[in-house]
Amino acid sequence: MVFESTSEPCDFVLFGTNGDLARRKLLPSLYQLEKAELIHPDTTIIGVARQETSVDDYIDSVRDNIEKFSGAEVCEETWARLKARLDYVKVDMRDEASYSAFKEHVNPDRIMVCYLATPPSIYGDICRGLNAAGVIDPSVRVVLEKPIGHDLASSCVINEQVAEFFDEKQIYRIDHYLGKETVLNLIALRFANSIFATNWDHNCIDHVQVSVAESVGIEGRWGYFDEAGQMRDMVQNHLLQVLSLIAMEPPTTLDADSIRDEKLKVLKALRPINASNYQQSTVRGQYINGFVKGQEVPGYLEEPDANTESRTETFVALKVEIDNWRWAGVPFYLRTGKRLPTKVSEIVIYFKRQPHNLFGDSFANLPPNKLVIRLQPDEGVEITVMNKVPGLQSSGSMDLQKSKLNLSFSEAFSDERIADAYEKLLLEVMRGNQALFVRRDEIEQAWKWVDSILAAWDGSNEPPEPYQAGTWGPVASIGLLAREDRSWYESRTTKKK
Ligand SMILES: NC(=O)C1=CN([C@@H]2O[C@H](COP(=O)(O)OP(=O)(O)OC[C@H]3O[C@@H](n4cnc5c(N)ncnc54)[C@H](OP(=O)(O)O)[C@@H]3O)[C@@H](O)[C@H]2O)C=CC1
Ligand SMILES: O=C1O[C@H](COP(=O)(O)O)[C@@H](O)[C@H](O)[C@H]1O
Repeated sequence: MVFESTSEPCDFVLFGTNGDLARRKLLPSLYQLEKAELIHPDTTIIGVARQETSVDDYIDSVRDNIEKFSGAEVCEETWARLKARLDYVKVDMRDEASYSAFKEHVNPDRIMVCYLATPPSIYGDICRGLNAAGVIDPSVRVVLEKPIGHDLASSCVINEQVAEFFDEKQIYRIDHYLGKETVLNLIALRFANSIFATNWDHNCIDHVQVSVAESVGIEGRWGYFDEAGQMRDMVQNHLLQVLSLIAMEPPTTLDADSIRDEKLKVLKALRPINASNYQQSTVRGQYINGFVKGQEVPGYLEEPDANTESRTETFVALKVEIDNWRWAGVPFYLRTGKRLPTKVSEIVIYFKRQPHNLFGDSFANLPPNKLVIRLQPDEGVEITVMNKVPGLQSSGSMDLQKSKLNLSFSEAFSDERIADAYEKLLLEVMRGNQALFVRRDEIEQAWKWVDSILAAWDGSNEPPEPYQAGTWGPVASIGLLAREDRSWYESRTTKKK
């Protein structure tokens, strides 16, 4: 991957620096950017939290986190450079008065990037605190973590609180899927290759599948997850962003608003799912105990801190239709869940069958071509094609075989390390490029569509369907496709060798 270093120095302020996200993802990503010499030499990194800690103790804790979460031995040269940038300031983020100390740590002549790795419920407090300290000007950038709200109404409230102090051009809403190499590659694949660009519509495509499977459960996050559920945690953001990139019209340029305008049009064209049609178009499940990769795991209602009455969904499958010219009659099937057999995210584009069969009875049902885009793991792109088996068959006939054209990123780009999504996104914020961040109208449109499904589910009073941990979700998820004579793609990561 080719990265340019940031051209201007900044004060990078990490609110919530002792939290899970900061420790597991953000600090290790800053370390990787440092290692790659991509951070401007004069940039400072300021951790903000409410603990009384000396800068030296903070620095030690950052090193511990990097050692624990970056998966390799710390390079001392890199660490020495990163360490020299680090600073810490104690702020009670709900208390405006405590921001006066903060002001002393930032340089008014530099761009300030404020990364809010805190609960969204305090985004408004942080903005007010920064304002009270007099540090907001048009050069300040603010990075917001997901989920922005719980529904459309609460999302609008949070967006308004931030908009009181920051223009949309200053706001970077994270959806970490947009920083994944393979998600970014969707734009290249679609618009740099005429073979796909010209075959990407209802004339050529039968249907599309997007699967984002996780083998983990809720990882001790019951409090957060039970309020959210898989629909709010994964579909409202990551899956709808991926869907928008697959379905959007070509943007005029690669600039932020060209891409975001096109994604928004897709979100606006999603056919509503509501009380009248949710039974045909949605499946929701909740895992019960089972085995994942041979390990016995508890059911969702047996997780630590569980409310045993919870009806929160841990699995969602949807049939989504896009009401526009390009996609008329092409269903997009989405599924995502916790405690599935393996961690794998894939997009599968099923092309239409050939209109006429030249190959006789033994190939009466010529299989359609498939384009499989492996988002993670084993990142790559694969196309299945029919091929002649070499040989001297009798004249007038041909033996065919399904074969694969496979591009594996780890083989094709063996010299390149695939960066974590957060590395890319942190760098883009420092560069001031909003293209990989979600605009307010996209978030709100996505909530509008999702709210309607959630309301239909709530109104039905039906519980989610149980599925055994370690399986691909409730049987009804198979039925969602089977009734249209289709089936879910069986990922090669789970196929028996
Ligand atoms: N963790 C993850 O994998 C992901 C997280 N996110 C999002 O990132 C954000 C942070 O999540 P996560 O790190 O898990 O949450 P945590 O609860 O682990 O961290 C939040 C941090 O904010 C601090 N904080 C909260 N209130 C205050 C306050 N009044 N004053 C000062 N500090 C305060 C907490 O401080 P203290 O330690 O003192 O309580 C804590 O360090 C959330 O919006 C979450 O939804 C998004 C995707 C994935
Ligand atoms: O945002 C979230 O994403 C993770 C899955 O991310 P991935 O990069 O590992 O695919 C999910 O586990 C978590 O619940 C959700 O909040």
